[in-house]
Amino acid sequence: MRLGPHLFPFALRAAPASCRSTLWTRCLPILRHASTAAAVKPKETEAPQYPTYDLSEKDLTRLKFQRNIGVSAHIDSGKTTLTERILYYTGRIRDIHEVRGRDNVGAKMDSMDLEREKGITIQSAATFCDWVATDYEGNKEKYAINIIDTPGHVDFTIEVERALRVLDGAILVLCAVSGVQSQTTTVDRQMRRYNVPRISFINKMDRPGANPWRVINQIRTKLKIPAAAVQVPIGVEDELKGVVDLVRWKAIYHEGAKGQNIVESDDIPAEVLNFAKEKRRELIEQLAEVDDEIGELLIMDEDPTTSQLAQAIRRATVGLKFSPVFMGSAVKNTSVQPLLDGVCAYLPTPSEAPAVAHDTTLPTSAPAVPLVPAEAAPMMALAFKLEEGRFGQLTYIRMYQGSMKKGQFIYHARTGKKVKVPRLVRMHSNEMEDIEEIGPGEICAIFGVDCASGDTFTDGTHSYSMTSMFVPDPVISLALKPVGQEGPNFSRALNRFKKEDPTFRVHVDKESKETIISGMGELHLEIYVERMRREYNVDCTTGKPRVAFRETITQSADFAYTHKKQTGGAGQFARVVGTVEPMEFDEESGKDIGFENLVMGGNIPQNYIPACEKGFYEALEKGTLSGNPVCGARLVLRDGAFHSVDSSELAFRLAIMGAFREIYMNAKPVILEPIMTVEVVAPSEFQSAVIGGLNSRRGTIIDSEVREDEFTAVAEVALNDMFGYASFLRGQTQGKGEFSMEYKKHMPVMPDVQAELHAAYRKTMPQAKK
Ligand SMILES: Nc1nc2c(ncn2[C@@H]2O[C@H](COP(=O)(O)OP(=O)(O)OP(=O)(O)O)[C@@H](O)[C@H]2O)c(=O)[nH]1
Repeated sequence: MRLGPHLFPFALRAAPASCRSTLWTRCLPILRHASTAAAVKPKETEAPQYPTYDLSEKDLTRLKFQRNIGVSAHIDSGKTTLTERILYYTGRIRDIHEVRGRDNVGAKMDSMDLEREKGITIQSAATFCDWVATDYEGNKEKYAINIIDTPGHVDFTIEVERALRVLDGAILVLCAVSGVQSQTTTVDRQMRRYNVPRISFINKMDRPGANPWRVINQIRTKLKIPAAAVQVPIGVEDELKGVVDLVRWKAIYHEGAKGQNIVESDDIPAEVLNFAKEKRRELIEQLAEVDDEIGELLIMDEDPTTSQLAQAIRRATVGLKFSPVFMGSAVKNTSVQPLLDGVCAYLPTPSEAPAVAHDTTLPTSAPAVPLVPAEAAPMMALAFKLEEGRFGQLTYIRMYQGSMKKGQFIYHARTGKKVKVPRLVRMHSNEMEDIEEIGPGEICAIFGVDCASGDTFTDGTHSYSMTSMFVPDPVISLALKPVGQEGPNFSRALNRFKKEDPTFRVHVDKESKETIISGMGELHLEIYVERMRREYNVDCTTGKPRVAFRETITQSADFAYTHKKQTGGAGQFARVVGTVEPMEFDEESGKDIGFENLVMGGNIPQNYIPACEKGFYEALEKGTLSGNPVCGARLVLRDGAFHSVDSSELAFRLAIMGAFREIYMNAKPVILEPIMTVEVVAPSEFQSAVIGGLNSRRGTIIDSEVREDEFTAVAEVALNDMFGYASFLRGQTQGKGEFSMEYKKHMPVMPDVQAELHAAYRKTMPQAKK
């Protein structure tokens, strides 16, 4: 029996008939991977038969009306404002409060004081609500929706990463004026990484210059996903009254002080009638590109029925082939309810978003185990977010299979520890609601269970584990020192932040003995320093921010190195022979460093090989050119020698480290620096000043767009040249310009900068190689 394919029929069998083809599409890459692994390694074809679980009638009914969604977008697109409306219309909150509103209450999902003061989202917040959705036939059904509102600033990108890891669908919010912006592209990439289908919402349709059609074009060309409007606006800018639903062919208006009353009409206003017909045609044509049924109807010149159209939109969206586009204005309370109907109509149920686990008793090349959100299946849950609270650690989890009860014992897949679930809650931003039990496909939180972000919990009956989320490397660091004596709160705070946020790193520099914190940007680190002051009463002074330089090698270098210490006491002997060579980033493993053992005939006994590998990774921690970590390198160990008495793991580890240091300069190392994509939006009159400012920072302009009265410039600039840019831009544009930046890649620094960094490192490290 072949490896991969035999595992999938039961997942397909378990799924409702309507989503089998989608499941198949989404499982295909896993299947392909599995069958390749099987083809390459014929010996491993005897994979165990995993028990199969069918979805019961009860499961199917519950899952049909369940949605787990995220709200993600570029900074300030209106995610929190939109979520506030969603919570209001679903009856979750009694009133609407604005982000930075005059009532000083702030939006529900921005519960941290710092978020309310700065008017930005820093942490993702989870909530849930019920929505009675109207379907394409006008029927009403109640849906349970779990929502995670995520930050837009790239400094807090891990929050988006962890949310998208566990969500089944998302609303991608775009600004009707600015369109696809730099972080829209980042969020798009993150959605693709976790195969998250999305519907798009073009917000801020009330703004002067709003142009949804330009934005849709950008979704198609810049994000490269077929998209079409499922609505057209009635009225423009501050005259926006409602939308025409192109699927149900109804005009939808909002009445009441907060747009809470929906009024539907079959009369499409004359001023938009022809335009709406044209856009409905465009929707059908776009769908025909990705859906066979609509494609065939188009060829036969037949108009799809409402039901055919709605089902095709759902199929294509869930199948990650299409994004239906909604539009409205969150702040003006226009067209949020139809978007909620769209969430229920077009985003997947938990059973349509297949998840997989790996059997930890099998090699990593073994096929993945598909998970089925059946209550009868053994429990599997993923911890995706941690928070230290008044009652101990609060762990947000996504249930993938089975159910969990308060008081139940669960197993930590990584450590094998058995723990009791003392308290089970559903989160509503910073408030919580105690519950007794939670079923598959749900999101909840547990108290008092120690674990890390990305850990798996099981019921102990199997050894499956799920993959964690992608964690980007930090790009910036600074030295941190408490004012006065260092008390226990200093390390307590740092330990907590480090545990909660995998992109926040802390280490003590071996030479300077300074505490160094690293993260995703200046704002990221600034927020933690401020939180130390507010939450832990620890005032800190910080050093100048430094970018996270790296080193890499540009050519291969051979080594033949003997580590020998035979003076007094136990001796040490190890000889290693091999090559260090440049390595490209491997998309599949997510790594750009590697170790390969080609030693034959036991010249180095097998039990010393892991020590060699460890020695190599240790040597990579600090390159001798500038003291920064080395990336993009592989060590191939070809030969060596050992001594029956004096050889040890330590001797081989030191031998590899010595060998690496000895030949490092022969591999022609270079220093790399982070290059950022910088996007500036400012009124048109400042265009030349802004471009000049970016050029003076050695930036390369890669895109620019001029709209009615504002422009966007996108440039690639070294992070090292971006310090102080925020106040520089404020000065250049009378405070009217805004910018965002995100990490793009590491590139070699200019030779003079390399020489400078090398000289500075040699001064601090007299033993550094010249
Ligand atoms: N004109 C207009 N302004 C809006 C609309 N929606 C939100 N805003 C404003 O845009 C600003 C940003 O809104 P937020 O809801 O904080 O945006 P966000 O995307 O959650 O922000 P971050 O999470 O910090 O990236 C606020 O000043 C809102 O009042 C809208 O529909 N029209």
